[in-house]
Amino acid sequence: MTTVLSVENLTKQYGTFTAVNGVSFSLAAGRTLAILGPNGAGKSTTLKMIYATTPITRGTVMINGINVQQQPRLAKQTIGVVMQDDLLDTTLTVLENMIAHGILFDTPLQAVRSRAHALLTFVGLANYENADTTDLSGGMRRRLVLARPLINDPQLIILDEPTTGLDIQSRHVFWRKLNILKQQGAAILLTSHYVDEIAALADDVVIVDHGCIVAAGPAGTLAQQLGAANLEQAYLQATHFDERSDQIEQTRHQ
Ligand SMILES: Nc1ncnc2c1ncn2[C@@H]1O[C@H](COP(=O)(O)OP(=O)(O)OP(=O)(O)O)[C@@H](O)[C@H]1O
Repeated sequence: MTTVLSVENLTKQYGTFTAVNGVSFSLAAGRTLAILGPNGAGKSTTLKMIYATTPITRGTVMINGINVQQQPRLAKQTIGVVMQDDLLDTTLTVLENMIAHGILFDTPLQAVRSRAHALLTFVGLANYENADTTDLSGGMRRRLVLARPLINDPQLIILDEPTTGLDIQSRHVFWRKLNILKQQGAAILLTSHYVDEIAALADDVVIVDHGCIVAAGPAGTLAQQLGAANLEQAYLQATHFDERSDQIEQTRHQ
């Protein structure tokens, strides 16, 4: 399997605070890797270093053999990113949002336009091409947010908590689309707080806490590997939930 993403010893410091501490993993084409961790564990910061929106303090990120620190623009040509906020341009229609994103990648306008039509059909928004984004429901906006970064046919799709706030139907539609993209050969890296989402999407899981990897392995066997009943229990165990809940209890009774 071709390695699309390789992360080695990735570290991020904000002043003296270490938000990400020596994280390493790799991701092959046609695979999905999920990063799981408590609030503030360093998941978003890890993603931001990978897609070159925050400087790397130490370590290396290679995307399709391109060093992200040395050639960020070139590396970004092959990435599609879905961030936590949807950041749609509300002054543009649905189709115009797609086209505006596509022309960032130096693709001829005609090609961008036809790809935009195809992608909007793929996410079930073909009938809304001329709608204002403000007229879409939350789930429809999220589907547009998923479609938009696919305009440059990325080999690596990065999603930061992609389904937060979506209804159950929309989440399932979203998962189905992502699994189709994976079958078509995309490598997918995501963060999520939902164990059912990890089960529906991920081949491999990396659990992080306080900026460090505390457990990693195949989604189907990680729990067994850690002696836990299921992935949720494995996660709670790996992030020392019992000690934390005791601390929370003590604070409440002070
Ligand atoms: N620009 C910044 N300056 C200083 N500290 C920051 C900055 N951005 C993030 N941090 C800190 O780095 C740590 C990791 O933050 P990050 O957003 O990566 O966590 P996360 O795992 O994505 O959390 P969540 O699940 O809440 O989204 C946190 O303690 C956060 O306060």
